[in-house]
Amino acid sequence: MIVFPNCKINLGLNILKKRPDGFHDLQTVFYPIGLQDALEIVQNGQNNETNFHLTGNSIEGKTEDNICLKAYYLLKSDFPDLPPVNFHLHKVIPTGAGLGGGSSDGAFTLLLLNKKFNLGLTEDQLISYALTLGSDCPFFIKNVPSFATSRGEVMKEVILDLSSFFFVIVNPQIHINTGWAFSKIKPGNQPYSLLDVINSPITEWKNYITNDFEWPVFEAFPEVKQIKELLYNKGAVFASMSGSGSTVYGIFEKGTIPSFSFPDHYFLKVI
Ligand SMILES: C[C@@](CO)(OP(=O)(O)O)[C@H](O)COP(=O)(O)OP(=O)(O)OC[C@H]1O[C@@H](n2ccc(N)nc2=O)[C@H](O)[C@@H]1O
Ligand SMILES: Nc1ncnc2c1ncn2[C@@H]1O[C@H](COP(=O)(O)OP(=O)(O)O)[C@@H](O)[C@H]1O
Repeated sequence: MIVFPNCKINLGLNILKKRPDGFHDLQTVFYPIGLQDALEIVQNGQNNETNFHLTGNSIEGKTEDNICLKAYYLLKSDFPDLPPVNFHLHKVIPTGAGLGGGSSDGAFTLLLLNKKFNLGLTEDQLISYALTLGSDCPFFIKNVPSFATSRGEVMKEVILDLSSFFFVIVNPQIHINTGWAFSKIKPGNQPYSLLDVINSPITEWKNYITNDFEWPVFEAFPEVKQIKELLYNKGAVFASMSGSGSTVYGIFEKGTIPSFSFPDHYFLKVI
């Protein structure tokens, strides 16, 4: 069985409060984007081993720490009869990029195993499993535009159709550690509700919607700031860093996509 885990962008991201458990309460709107990995899981009929094979982009860290394997063993601890499987992940989504690519792989593993082996888990149960894998993971269980609070797992679907726009996704291949990015933030209340602003015309968004991670990341890596400025100079109706960075996206009216000449090592996707 093969699935195609997609990524997300954050339309606004505000860090509201540090919690006693060390995580932060936030508000954001997650929007799914069709830039995808490919993930295949087949039952291992040869022996009793679960194996992981990676192609495409490399992923830092040990294979056993891959979120797909973590998701498998998480379910295996509650479903001991889960058979051994062979994973093949073809990695396309830039990692450590604020696009939630790892989180998506983890969530899709849960969904796929639930379906393939008829585990009978409900959507709410899958969301709870996903939250133990990472704060971004629960979103990918429903995978619809969502206003999210708490760590990102309390979600309310928003009706937001951006299909008449192009997204320009730019990653300068700077890996941002999410924990480091949170440590740079001074949490505080926002003067607006993101849920209200997201329902206003997209041309208004640049006046209100902010990502709190932009200041520390722009300060440490000025070239990320330059990407955002360039996207606005090229005519984006809205541009922002996604998550804790370093990916920056621009939203353009269809028919107005300009040409870009980023350095060769940049990842660039128009979608
Ligand atoms: C910032 C966001 C916004 O969508 O996305 P990314 O930039 O990572 O894509 C997410 O909140 C990231 O979610 P995720 O990447 O799953 O983070 P986790 O693995 O749960 O946590 C990594 C570290 O970030 C910090 N963390 C994360 C989430 C949160 N609400 N509060 C935190 O303080 C903690 O220090 C934690 O140890
Ligand atoms: N399948 C996976 N894909 C990407 N990263 C993974 C995966 N499994 C574990 N990781 C680890 O998670 C880290 C961050 O994941 P990713 O979701 O790409 O970043 P971000 O949270 O910034 O969107 C990576 O640096 C990597 O060490």
